[in-house]
Amino acid sequence: MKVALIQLAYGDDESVADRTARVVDLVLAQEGHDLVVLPELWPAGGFDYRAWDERAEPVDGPVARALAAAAREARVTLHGGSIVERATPTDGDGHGLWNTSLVFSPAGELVATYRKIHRFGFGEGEPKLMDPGADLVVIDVPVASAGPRASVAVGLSTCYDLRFPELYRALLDRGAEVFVIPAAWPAKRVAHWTLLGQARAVEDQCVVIQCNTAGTHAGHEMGGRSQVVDAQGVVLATAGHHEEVLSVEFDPAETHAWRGAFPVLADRRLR
Ligand SMILES: O=C(O)CCC(=O)C(=O)O
Repeated sequence: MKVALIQLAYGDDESVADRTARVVDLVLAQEGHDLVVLPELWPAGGFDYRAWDERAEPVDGPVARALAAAAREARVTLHGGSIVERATPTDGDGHGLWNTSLVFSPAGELVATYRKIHRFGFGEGEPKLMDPGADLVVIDVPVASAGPRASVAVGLSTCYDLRFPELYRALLDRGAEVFVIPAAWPAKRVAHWTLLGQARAVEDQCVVIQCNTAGTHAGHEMGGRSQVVDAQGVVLATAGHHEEVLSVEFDPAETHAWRGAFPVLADRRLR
């Protein structure tokens, strides 16, 4: 399976339209990959709380349409990172905004959405402005290099979710072989990002794909250090601190071989 992680850098001075055009060009350049991944909240700004309401859009809004067209043209499954979703009409009695990941098929169809379950901010930011997601999402992503019918089961989560191992056990129990985690994770705690990604890979025997943000926006320096970790905990690739595209290939069959050779998951006693 060939994956590309677009570790996007942005500051405060780029319009959403300009950033979207730049992202589309980056996605188009990844033709030949099975899966392309973007970071969390790149259109609205991961920490740009004050702009979230104005930049919120539905899951078929302008950013989503641009990403759908890019996925179709590049013929890739595109995890478009996340947007600030405004549901129309508002379903629920909260804020009406969610931190929502969007996944598009190589045909450009929206095949999955995932609303971030654990909101980051300790009473500010997400808990103050957004509603929490409630649904676990695992999707089949086609792997062209492994034959026309081959696919892998990919569990979705977002940024701060990484701190909650029970979520990943639940995704594992729904068949996940790979976890994809877009983020806007700050530089000052990037060591946790690296360590927890490796921990999730080892404890759940899954491949972990972590796509972070770079640059500085809204006064927050982002950590970069996107990584892909295999099911044995081996780091297959790591990005640096700046904007970068990480292209990584791994064999999903190795995950199953490892689970068979070291069947620790069969010894679980608390469920
Ligand atoms: O958990 C952390 O340290 C960072 C989380 C975060 O920035 C987020 O979820 O947006």
